[in-house]
Amino acid sequence: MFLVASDYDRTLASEENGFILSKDVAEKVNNFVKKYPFVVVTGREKRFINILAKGLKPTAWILENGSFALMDDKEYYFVENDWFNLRENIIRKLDEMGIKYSVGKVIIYLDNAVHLKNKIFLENASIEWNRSDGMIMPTYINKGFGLKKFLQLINFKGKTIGIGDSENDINLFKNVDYKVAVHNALKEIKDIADLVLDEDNGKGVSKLLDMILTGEIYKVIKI
Ligand SMILES: O=C(O)COP(=O)(O)O
Repeated sequence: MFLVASDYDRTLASEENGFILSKDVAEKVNNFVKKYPFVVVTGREKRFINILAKGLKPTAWILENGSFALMDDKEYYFVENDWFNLRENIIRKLDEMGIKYSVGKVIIYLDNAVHLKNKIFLENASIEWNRSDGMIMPTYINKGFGLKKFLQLINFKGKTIGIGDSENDINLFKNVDYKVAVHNALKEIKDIADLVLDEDNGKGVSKLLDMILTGEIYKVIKI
Protein backbone atom coordinates (compact mmCIF):
# COMPACT_ATOMS: atom_id res chain seq x y z
CA MET A 1 0.00 0.00 0.00
CA PHE A 2 1.25 3.46 -0.94
CA LEU A 3 0.39 6.82 0.52
CA VAL A 4 1.25 9.91 -1.49
CA ALA A 5 1.99 13.12 0.42
CA SER A 6 1.98 16.10 -1.94
CA ASP A 7 2.92 19.71 -1.46
CA TYR A 8 0.45 22.29 -2.88
CA ASP A 9 2.09 25.49 -4.19
CA ARG A 10 4.26 24.85 -7.26
CA THR A 11 3.61 21.10 -6.94
CA LEU A 12 -0.11 20.38 -7.27
CA ALA A 13 -0.91 23.90 -8.44
CA SER A 14 1.16 26.30 -10.52
CA GLU A 15 2.06 29.91 -9.92
CA GLU A 16 1.11 30.78 -13.55
CA ASN A 17 -2.49 29.80 -12.76
CA GLY A 18 -2.51 31.84 -9.56
CA PHE A 19 -2.29 28.55 -7.60
CA ILE A 20 -5.79 27.57 -8.66
CA LEU A 21 -5.90 23.81 -9.04
CA SER A 22 -6.70 22.61 -12.55
CA LYS A 23 -9.77 20.42 -13.08
CA ASP A 24 -7.65 17.68 -14.69
CA VAL A 25 -5.36 17.42 -11.69
CA ALA A 26 -8.29 17.47 -9.22
CA GLU A 27 -9.96 14.67 -11.17
CA LYS A 28 -6.75 12.65 -11.30
CA VAL A 29 -6.27 12.91 -7.52
CA ASN A 30 -9.94 12.21 -6.76
CA ASN A 31 -9.73 9.00 -8.80
CA PHE A 32 -6.42 7.98 -7.23
CA VAL A 33 -7.92 8.39 -3.74
CA LYS A 34 -10.36 5.57 -4.53
CA LYS A 35 -7.36 3.20 -4.51
CA TYR A 36 -4.66 4.78 -2.35
CA PRO A 37 -4.48 7.47 0.34
CA PHE A 38 -3.37 10.90 -0.91
CA VAL A 39 -2.70 13.75 1.50
CA VAL A 40 -1.87 17.36 0.72
CA VAL A 41 0.84 18.67 3.03
CA THR A 42 0.99 22.43 2.67
CA GLY A 43 2.10 25.59 4.38
CA ARG A 44 -1.23 27.11 3.49
CA GLU A 45 -4.21 27.90 5.67
CA LYS A 46 -7.57 26.21 5.21
CA ARG A 47 -9.27 29.46 4.12
CA PHE A 48 -7.07 29.67 0.99
CA ILE A 49 -7.40 26.00 0.16
CA ASN A 50 -11.19 26.34 0.17
CA ILE A 51 -10.85 28.94 -2.59
CA LEU A 52 -7.95 27.53 -4.61
CA ALA A 53 -8.58 23.79 -4.55
CA LYS A 54 -12.35 23.57 -4.88
CA GLY A 55 -13.40 20.08 -5.92
CA LEU A 56 -10.24 18.38 -4.64
CA LYS A 57 -11.05 15.55 -2.24
CA PRO A 58 -7.82 14.17 -0.82
CA THR A 59 -7.83 11.64 2.03
CA ALA A 60 -6.75 14.50 4.29
CA TRP A 61 -5.13 17.91 4.36
CA ILE A 62 -2.13 18.57 6.58
CA LEU A 63 -2.22 22.32 6.90
CA GLU A 64 -0.11 25.21 8.19
CA ASN A 65 3.15 23.39 7.51
CA GLY A 66 2.34 20.30 9.58
CA SER A 67 0.42 21.94 12.43
CA PHE A 68 -2.82 20.01 12.06
CA ALA A 69 -4.71 17.59 9.84
CA LEU A 70 -8.16 18.02 8.41
CA MET A 71 -9.94 14.78 7.58
CA ASP A 72 -13.66 14.22 7.03
CA ASP A 73 -14.35 17.76 8.31
CA LYS A 74 -12.55 17.07 11.60
CA GLU A 75 -9.39 18.85 12.71
CA TYR A 76 -6.56 17.05 14.53
CA TYR A 77 -4.03 19.41 16.14
CA PHE A 78 -0.41 18.38 16.55
CA VAL A 79 0.72 21.48 18.47
CA GLU A 80 1.19 21.78 22.27
CA ASN A 81 -0.98 24.34 24.06
CA ASP A 82 1.98 26.34 25.43
CA TRP A 83 2.68 27.49 21.85
CA PHE A 84 -0.20 29.95 21.98
CA ASN A 85 1.36 31.96 24.88
CA LEU A 86 4.69 31.95 23.13
CA ARG A 87 2.98 33.06 19.92
CA GLU A 88 1.58 36.12 21.72
CA ASN A 89 5.13 37.10 22.76
CA ILE A 90 6.42 36.67 19.21
CA ILE A 91 3.58 38.78 17.83
CA ARG A 92 4.46 41.53 20.34
CA LYS A 93 8.09 41.36 19.20
CA LEU A 94 7.09 41.56 15.51
CA ASP A 95 4.87 44.57 16.29
CA GLU A 96 7.77 46.30 18.07
CA MET A 97 10.01 45.62 15.08
CA GLY A 98 7.34 46.95 12.70
CA ILE A 99 7.23 43.65 10.80
CA LYS A 100 4.04 42.79 8.92
CA TYR A 101 2.51 39.34 9.50
CA SER A 102 -0.73 37.39 9.47
CA VAL A 103 -1.81 34.70 11.89
CA GLY A 104 -3.23 31.30 10.99
CA LYS A 105 -4.85 28.84 13.37
CA VAL A 106 -1.36 27.92 14.58
CA ILE A 107 1.46 29.60 12.69
CA ILE A 108 2.48 33.17 11.91
CA TYR A 109 3.00 34.09 8.26
CA LEU A 110 5.52 36.60 6.95
CA ASP A 111 4.60 37.12 3.31
CA ASN A 112 7.11 38.50 0.79
CA ALA A 113 9.63 38.80 3.57
CA VAL A 114 12.77 37.52 1.92
CA HIS A 115 14.62 40.60 3.24
CA LEU A 116 14.09 39.17 6.75
CA LYS A 117 15.85 35.86 6.01
CA ASN A 118 18.51 35.26 8.69
CA LYS A 119 17.47 38.49 10.46
CA ILE A 120 14.91 37.23 12.99
CA PHE A 121 15.99 35.01 15.87
CA LEU A 122 13.40 33.41 18.10
CA GLU A 123 13.61 31.12 21.12
CA ASN A 124 11.51 27.93 21.00
CA ALA A 125 10.22 28.83 17.57
CA SER A 126 11.57 28.36 14.09
CA ILE A 127 11.08 30.05 10.76
CA GLU A 128 10.69 27.96 7.66
CA TRP A 129 10.82 29.50 4.22
CA ASN A 130 8.90 28.73 1.09
CA ARG A 131 10.67 30.87 -1.52
CA SER A 132 10.00 34.44 -0.29
CA ASP A 133 7.39 33.61 2.35
CA GLY A 134 8.30 32.81 5.95
CA MET A 135 6.35 30.74 8.47
CA ILE A 136 6.94 30.99 12.22
CA MET A 137 6.00 27.91 14.24
CA PRO A 138 7.09 25.80 17.23
CA THR A 139 10.55 24.31 16.62
CA TYR A 140 9.16 20.77 16.44
CA ILE A 141 6.49 21.56 13.82
CA ASN A 142 7.25 20.94 10.16
CA LYS A 143 5.70 19.02 7.28
CA GLY A 144 7.49 15.80 8.23
CA PHE A 145 6.26 15.97 11.83
CA GLY A 146 2.71 16.64 10.65
CA LEU A 147 2.86 13.68 8.27
CA LYS A 148 4.29 11.39 10.98
CA LYS A 149 1.49 12.36 13.38
CA PHE A 150 -1.09 11.81 10.66
CA LEU A 151 0.26 8.34 9.81
CA GLN A 152 -0.03 7.42 13.50
CA LEU A 153 -3.57 8.77 13.56
CA ILE A 154 -4.69 6.53 10.69
CA ASN A 155 -2.34 3.71 11.71
CA PHE A 156 -0.77 3.62 8.24
CA LYS A 157 1.76 0.82 7.76
CA GLY A 158 2.57 1.02 4.03
CA LYS A 159 5.14 2.97 2.03
CA THR A 160 5.05 6.73 1.76
CA ILE A 161 5.95 8.79 -1.30
CA GLY A 162 6.48 12.54 -0.89
CA ILE A 163 6.37 14.98 -3.81
CA GLY A 164 7.41 18.61 -3.58
CA ASP A 165 9.42 21.53 -4.89
CA SER A 166 10.68 23.86 -2.20
CA GLU A 167 12.59 24.42 1.07
CA ASN A 168 9.70 23.55 3.39
CA ASP A 169 9.46 20.17 1.65
CA ILE A 170 12.89 19.12 2.93
CA ASN A 171 11.40 18.00 6.26
CA LEU A 172 8.65 16.20 4.37
CA PHE A 173 11.31 14.39 2.34
CA LYS A 174 13.12 13.37 5.55
CA ASN A 175 10.00 11.54 6.71
CA VAL A 176 8.92 9.59 3.63
CA ASP A 177 10.22 6.38 2.07
CA TYR A 178 10.58 7.87 -1.44
CA LYS A 179 11.12 11.45 -2.49
CA VAL A 180 9.93 12.83 -5.80
CA ALA A 181 10.68 16.31 -7.16
CA VAL A 182 8.59 18.04 -9.80
CA HIS A 183 10.59 19.42 -12.74
CA ASN A 184 10.17 23.01 -11.48
CA ALA A 185 11.59 22.15 -8.03
CA LEU A 186 14.53 24.06 -6.54
CA LYS A 187 17.94 22.50 -7.16
CA GLU A 188 18.37 21.62 -3.48
CA ILE A 189 15.16 19.56 -3.65
CA LYS A 190 16.11 17.84 -6.90
CA ASP A 191 19.50 17.00 -5.40
CA ILE A 192 17.94 14.99 -2.55
CA ALA A 193 15.07 13.42 -4.54
CA ASP A 194 15.04 9.73 -5.52
CA LEU A 195 13.17 10.66 -8.69
CA VAL A 196 13.05 13.95 -10.61
CA LEU A 197 10.10 14.18 -12.97
CA ASP A 198 10.19 15.72 -16.46
CA GLU A 199 6.87 17.46 -15.83
CA ASP A 200 6.13 20.65 -13.87
CA ASN A 201 3.60 21.19 -11.07
CA GLY A 202 0.27 19.30 -11.37
CA LYS A 203 1.39 17.51 -14.54
CA GLY A 204 4.23 16.07 -12.48
CA VAL A 205 1.87 14.91 -9.73
CA SER A 206 -0.43 13.36 -12.35
CA LYS A 207 2.55 11.56 -13.89
CA LEU A 208 3.54 10.15 -10.48
CA LEU A 209 -0.02 8.94 -9.80
CA ASP A 210 -0.15 7.26 -13.23
CA MET A 211 3.19 5.60 -12.53
CA ILE A 212 1.80 4.19 -9.28
CA LEU A 213 -1.48 3.07 -10.83
CA THR A 214 0.22 1.33 -13.77
CA GLY A 215 3.04 -0.16 -11.68
CA GLU A 216 5.65 1.75 -13.73
CA ILE A 217 6.93 3.15 -10.44
CA TYR A 218 8.57 -0.21 -9.65
CA LYS A 219 10.88 0.28 -12.65
CA VAL A 220 12.37 3.51 -11.34
CA ILE A 221 12.40 3.22 -7.57
CA LYS A 222 12.87 0.10 -5.51
CA ILE A 223 9.85 -0.42 -3.26
O1 LIG B 1 3.63 29.17 1.15
C1 LIG B 1 2.59 28.60 1.51
O2 LIG B 1 1.85 29.06 2.38
C2 LIG B 1 2.17 27.27 0.88
O3 LIG B 1 3.12 26.57 0.26
P1 LIG B 1 3.27 24.99 0.05
O4 LIG B 1 1.95 24.43 -0.39
O5 LIG B 1 4.29 24.97 -1.05
O6 LIG B 1 3.75 24.43 1.33
